[in-house]
Amino acid sequence: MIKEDQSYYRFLKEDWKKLAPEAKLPLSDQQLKAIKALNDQISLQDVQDIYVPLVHMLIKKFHSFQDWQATKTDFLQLPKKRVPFVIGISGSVAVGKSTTARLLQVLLTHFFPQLHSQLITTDGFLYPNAELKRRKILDRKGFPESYDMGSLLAFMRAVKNGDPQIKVPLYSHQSYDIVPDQFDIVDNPDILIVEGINVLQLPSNQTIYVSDFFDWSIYVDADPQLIEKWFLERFGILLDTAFHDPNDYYYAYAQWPREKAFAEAKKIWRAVDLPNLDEFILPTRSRANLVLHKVEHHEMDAVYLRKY
Ligand SMILES: Nc1ncnc2c1ncn2[C@@H]1O[C@H](COP(=O)(O)OP(=O)(O)O)[C@@H](O)[C@H]1O
Ligand SMILES: CC(C)(COP(=O)(O)O)[C@@H](O)C(=O)NCCC(=O)O
Repeated sequence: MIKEDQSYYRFLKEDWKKLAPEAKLPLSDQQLKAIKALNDQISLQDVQDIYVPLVHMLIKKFHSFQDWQATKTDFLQLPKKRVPFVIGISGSVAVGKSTTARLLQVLLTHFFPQLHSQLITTDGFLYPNAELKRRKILDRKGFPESYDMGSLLAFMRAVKNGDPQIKVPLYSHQSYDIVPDQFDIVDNPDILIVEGINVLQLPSNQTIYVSDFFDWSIYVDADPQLIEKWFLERFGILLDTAFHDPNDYYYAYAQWPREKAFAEAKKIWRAVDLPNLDEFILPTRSRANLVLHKVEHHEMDAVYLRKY
């Protein structure tokens, strides 16, 4: 049953999955393969029950955005210009933002192949480690002051100005740093997904929110104890990947006894990422248009739609 309070409609999975009857057709083998290639742990039942209706709702919002763009340029006699529809995705470190973002992009491409969508993560706007060290905030990576928010806002402005070929710096979890001289290029797509822990925050020394540029926003939510478990699972994957590569940041940890490495990761979660969640990320949840709530094994149990 759909429940509501002053601020939200709550859809349990059985309510949400009944939406978008036009999306009832099962996903094709090719679509399933693309999703499994993304992450073979993703629940395909959730893809069908949660993400497929979500993508169809987002496309309705996209069409109303396009209608408004056309009405606006017509009424104001402005030159016609394509401007991307921007979706922001926020939530804790390791809650599954980038997996959700990539899944949405795969589904958007499959259901609406004529639309060009792109995806960026705000990790690229972290200061490089050398700069974090210079500012004596290397242990504050992920906190508001560790991002070059001026550059992120300049990027968002360029996106909404319809600029072509905008450069986005890249961050690598493997090197634990910004990748020097490498960029993604955002080229005025129909839809841009912007994913990051900070996308609903008010930058400390700026007057606008990154989310002022969003046409829709999503917060991925879960119990912090579960997120800690997912953080440690991802740490395990990073260790396995690093094992044979001395250039990998996690190589040193990979040489340690497994238990010691995991104890260290737990310390990092408790000293850095959990306080960041409590102090700076969770308080932004109420700013999202939609909250996806996850339980064990990343399964979704409820979707909250904000009323305003
Ligand atoms: N829907 C999902 N099903 C299974 N595993 C997932 C899902 N979403 C995320 N994960 C796993 O959880 C960990 C964190 O996910 P990730 O997308 O990297 O999070 P974030 O971008 O929020 O830091 C990764 O190991 C990822 O593979
Ligand atoms: C780069 C990040 C701030 C962003 O995390 P993401 O949302 O990409 O998981 C985070 O992964 C991070 O490095 N935090 C600092 C402490 C740590 O090593 O986890």
